[in-house]
Amino acid sequence: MSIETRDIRRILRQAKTFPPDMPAFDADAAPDEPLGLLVDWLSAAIEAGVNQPHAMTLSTCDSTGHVTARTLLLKDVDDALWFASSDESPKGRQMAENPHVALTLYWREQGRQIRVEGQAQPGPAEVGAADFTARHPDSRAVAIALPQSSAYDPGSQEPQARLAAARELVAQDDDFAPDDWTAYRVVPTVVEFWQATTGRDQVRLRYDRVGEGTGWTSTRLWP
Ligand SMILES: Cc1cc2nc3c(=O)[nH]c(=O)nc-3n(C[C@H](O)[C@H](O)[C@H](O)COP(=O)(O)O)c2cc1C
Repeated sequence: MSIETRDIRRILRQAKTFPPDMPAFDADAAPDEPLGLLVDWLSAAIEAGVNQPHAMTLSTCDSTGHVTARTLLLKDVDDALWFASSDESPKGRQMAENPHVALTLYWREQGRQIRVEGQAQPGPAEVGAADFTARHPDSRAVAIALPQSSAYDPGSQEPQARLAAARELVAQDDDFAPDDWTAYRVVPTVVEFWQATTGRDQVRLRYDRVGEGTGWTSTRLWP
């Protein structure tokens, strides 16, 4: 190990922090609704050449209160944030039990975070199928053959046989999509923007949806 355990606390305190050239965020000039601003920040991260700018953390909670989080790719933004996964995966089962989720986008290069809360709902089957068939053939074969997050025995021949059959299926039918692959949409009820500054304070702006409608209120928060 390159770091002695006793040194970790000291080394973490000295770890490199945000760069000096972060974008400014004028919360007083922010728009009335958050999704346009979210797309602006996403676009800025893409234009700045951030790696995996569309990676986000999905946090889920099952009916017993057990919370898990993992990274996913943001696939689209309209009135909702979209991502895709298997509805038979642990996260898929958790969202079936409890659709309340949180999404977190973080661009360290720009000192920016966006937090989203809402309910995840399966989108139309054709959107899930289109997402699936746009994936690399090898990724498709793996998703067809091997149940996401299930344990595997490296000595077993069976997964290899299933994988070979799935590769054959994908090669023969470019439009094939398994029923479990699902495009989920999260219509936000809360969206919070967080911008670091060189002055070590942070600008925070939280939007809350008004009732079931399309209106929003916004609130500045202390760092
Ligand atoms: C950068 C990155 C992007 C990922 N994108 C996805 C994705 O779009 N869909 C997906 O199902 N898993 C994706 N994963 C894998 C998930 O993080 C996770 O390991 C997998 O979905 C199983 O999660 P679960 O066991 O909680 O269901 C990604 C992982 C990383 C690190």
